[in-house]
Amino acid sequence: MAAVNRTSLHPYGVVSGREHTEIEEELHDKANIDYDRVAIIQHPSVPALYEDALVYETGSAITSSGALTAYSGAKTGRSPSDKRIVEDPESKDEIWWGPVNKPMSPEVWRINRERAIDYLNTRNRIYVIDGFAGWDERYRIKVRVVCARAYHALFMRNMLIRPKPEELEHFVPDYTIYNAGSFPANRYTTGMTSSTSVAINFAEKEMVILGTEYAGEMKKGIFTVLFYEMPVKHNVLTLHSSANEGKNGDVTVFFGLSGTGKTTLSADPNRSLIGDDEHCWTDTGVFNIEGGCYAKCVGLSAEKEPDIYNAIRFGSVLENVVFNPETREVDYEDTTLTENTRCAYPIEYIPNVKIPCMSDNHPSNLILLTCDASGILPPVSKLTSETVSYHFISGYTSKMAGTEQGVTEPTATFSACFGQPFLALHPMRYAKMLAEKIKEHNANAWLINTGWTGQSQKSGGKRCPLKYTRAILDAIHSGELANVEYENYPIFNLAIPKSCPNVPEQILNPKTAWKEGEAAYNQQAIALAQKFQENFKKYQDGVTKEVIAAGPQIPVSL
Ligand SMILES: Nc1ncnc2c1ncn2[C@@H]1O[C@H](COP(=O)(O)OP(=O)(O)O)[C@@H](O)[C@H]1O
Ligand SMILES: C=C(OP(=O)(O)O)C(=O)O
Repeated sequence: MAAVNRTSLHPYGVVSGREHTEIEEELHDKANIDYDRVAIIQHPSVPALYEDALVYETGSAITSSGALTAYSGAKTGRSPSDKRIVEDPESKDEIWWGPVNKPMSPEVWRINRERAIDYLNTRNRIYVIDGFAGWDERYRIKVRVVCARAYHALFMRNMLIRPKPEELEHFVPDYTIYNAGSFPANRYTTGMTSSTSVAINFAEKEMVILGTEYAGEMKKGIFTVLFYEMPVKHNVLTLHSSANEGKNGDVTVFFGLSGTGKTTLSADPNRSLIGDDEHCWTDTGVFNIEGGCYAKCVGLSAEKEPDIYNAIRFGSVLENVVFNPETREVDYEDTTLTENTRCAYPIEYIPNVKIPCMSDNHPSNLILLTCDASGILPPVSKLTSETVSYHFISGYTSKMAGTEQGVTEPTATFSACFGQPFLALHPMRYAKMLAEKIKEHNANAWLINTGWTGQSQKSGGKRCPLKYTRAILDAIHSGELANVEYENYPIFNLAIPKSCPNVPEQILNPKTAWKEGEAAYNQQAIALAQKFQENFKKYQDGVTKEVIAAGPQIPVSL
């Protein structure tokens, strides 16, 4: 069909009634996308996405290391209070309804979805990225992202597993994300408490984003889908964890809420990276869900974290960082736009990555990463099968500044399974599966405090130096730490090592390292123990008395 009305501004003119691609047909049929007016850019290359971001998106630039940097606008962290799950008869009785998963009616879903599509139809160009979630072909889901911003397209191109060219032909998605984040939700629609809406529909297998351009919503949305689909449909356990593998094939998984060190600690020159954030534990081993990493960049340096620093190059997407206007060098100390500065890069940008990102071995070490702002928890403790259940269910840690909207300083929280914002089912469902797997595969478990220790954050303490946390991990992996002498850490019922290679002995026990004297220590330790006990009340009916007894106990003498 010949084009008409060609001008120098619109050299391709108007082509009416042309044939459409499979993707165009699908978007037109399923979502009413106006395929004759909107240019649907399918599977764009990295340079093409750079060009579009630079031309059309204010705040974009190429940094001196070659990364694309983008600005996400007012929202620079997740918006948990605006997350909704659409009620449907099949998933209704499975979902853990409450503060994390708030219901949205199918009617409101349709209104929001229509609003997102109407917005996408006003654009001159929209992007389609197809990719897989899950490296294990038995369980992977096919994801399509339809979005208005080139930066979002490049982000998901990095974060999903990139299909081979032949796999992109006739790609029929299982789940589709419509990201219209530059356009607000209507605040007067029933159930909307702000102009942001992040909604997942398990029945329709779709996700709709309005009113937030923070790219992390997309990857964490798919994560919630897997927190639902994997246990419910396949009896596979979904984990908010990173994972790596030693030279002998031994696997370590690191659980932890955002900012606790999953990405940093799993990038280890002596071990191959399996993934930095989202995994599943199957009957044969573990697999990564993603094709990329999403690292926190605040304070990043080539000396402390060379692998991550060097991964920030052509093809990577930096988010909300500040750069020098002349040199385009990024200042990773600058938190003017947010504390939650980020970079998303394809996983193969980390030198010693394991491709495919999965292992046929079951984890031999489970690390529960907590970032304790109170300074009470020891840098490392060895857990029994009961203490690991207790701490996994409790999920005591801090929310780090910036990751969620409104959190401006480390804030103590109990985040069940160290990933409460992403859980679809009740935490006990995951906890039971984990306990069974630990028992079956005899995994060792450790609690590592990457946060403050020996003094609280509020009273001016410091986070445990990264080099010591790395030394602790080295000693776990070499087997040395399992063989040293242990002592009981009072109140908390934890076994702490008396020594650890390359770590000063005095920091291993926060009680003896405490800077403000024993009375102050006791007061704060008791306060924290009480918080644990209070939080655990809601889970105690679902666990054995041994698990309850594994938690903090306050001696009557105190
Ligand atoms: N002892 C420590 N262990 C791990 N990370 C630390 C430590 N001290 C400070 N950090 C910093 O904390 C942040 C951890 O972020 P990241 O690894 O991206 O967390 P996650 O992947 O769990 O969201 C990084 O900025 C890292 O430099
Ligand atoms: C991206 C997030 O976390 P993480 O650092 O665990 O990837 C998040 O919590 O939004």
